[in-house]
Amino acid sequence: MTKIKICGLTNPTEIEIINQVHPDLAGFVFAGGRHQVTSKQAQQLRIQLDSQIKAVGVFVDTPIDEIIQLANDGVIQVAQLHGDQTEDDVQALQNAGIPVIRVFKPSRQSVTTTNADYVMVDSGNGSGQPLDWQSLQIQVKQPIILAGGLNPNNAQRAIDTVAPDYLDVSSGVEAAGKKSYELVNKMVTIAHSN
Ligand SMILES: O=C(O)c1ccccc1NCC(=O)[C@H](O)[C@H](O)COP(=O)(O)O
Repeated sequence: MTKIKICGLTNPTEIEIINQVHPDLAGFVFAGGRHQVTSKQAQQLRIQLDSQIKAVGVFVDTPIDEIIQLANDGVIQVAQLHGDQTEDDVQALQNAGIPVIRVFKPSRQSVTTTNADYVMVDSGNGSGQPLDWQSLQIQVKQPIILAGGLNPNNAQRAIDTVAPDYLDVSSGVEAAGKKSYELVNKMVTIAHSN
């Protein structure tokens, strides 16, 4: 089974969709942009989110102490480092008991050795643009998360081409800028049937 993370959740209606469809991970974006949530908003959404679904905090160069605080407060269970954080940052989070997703953007950087718990390849920061899946060369020991421009129309091809452990999707399951039950359900069904 391919697991799946639905990212960029911003409101209670979207959490209700997640609780019904049950992806493996749910993402709250703390970085700037249209998906950004405050710590307080994320705390409320985490309370509403099914306790079996881990919440991933998405960060771009956020101070490590702030990430640890969010984990200690139970707002997030996993940290996704989408900026220029270092392996020292990865280690500091792991020392605090927080699993880490380290993000690489293969169009502008190579996937280097990391001690993170997961390796994500993405085209940008919620860009909605797919990577060139055919040219991806990822040889890592960690589970691989494929992100960038995925949607129900291309998910099967992405799985067949890259064989990732997880898909990560945000804008591709939205209609008019909000998560759509129909699209989230289609996406999770495709992932979980592979
Ligand atoms: O989604 C954002 O607004 C965002 C902002 C800053 C850093 C990362 C961000 N998103 C990261 C994600 O995990 C997205 O799910 C991932 O990039 C895929 O997005 P999409 O291409 O829209 O499916």
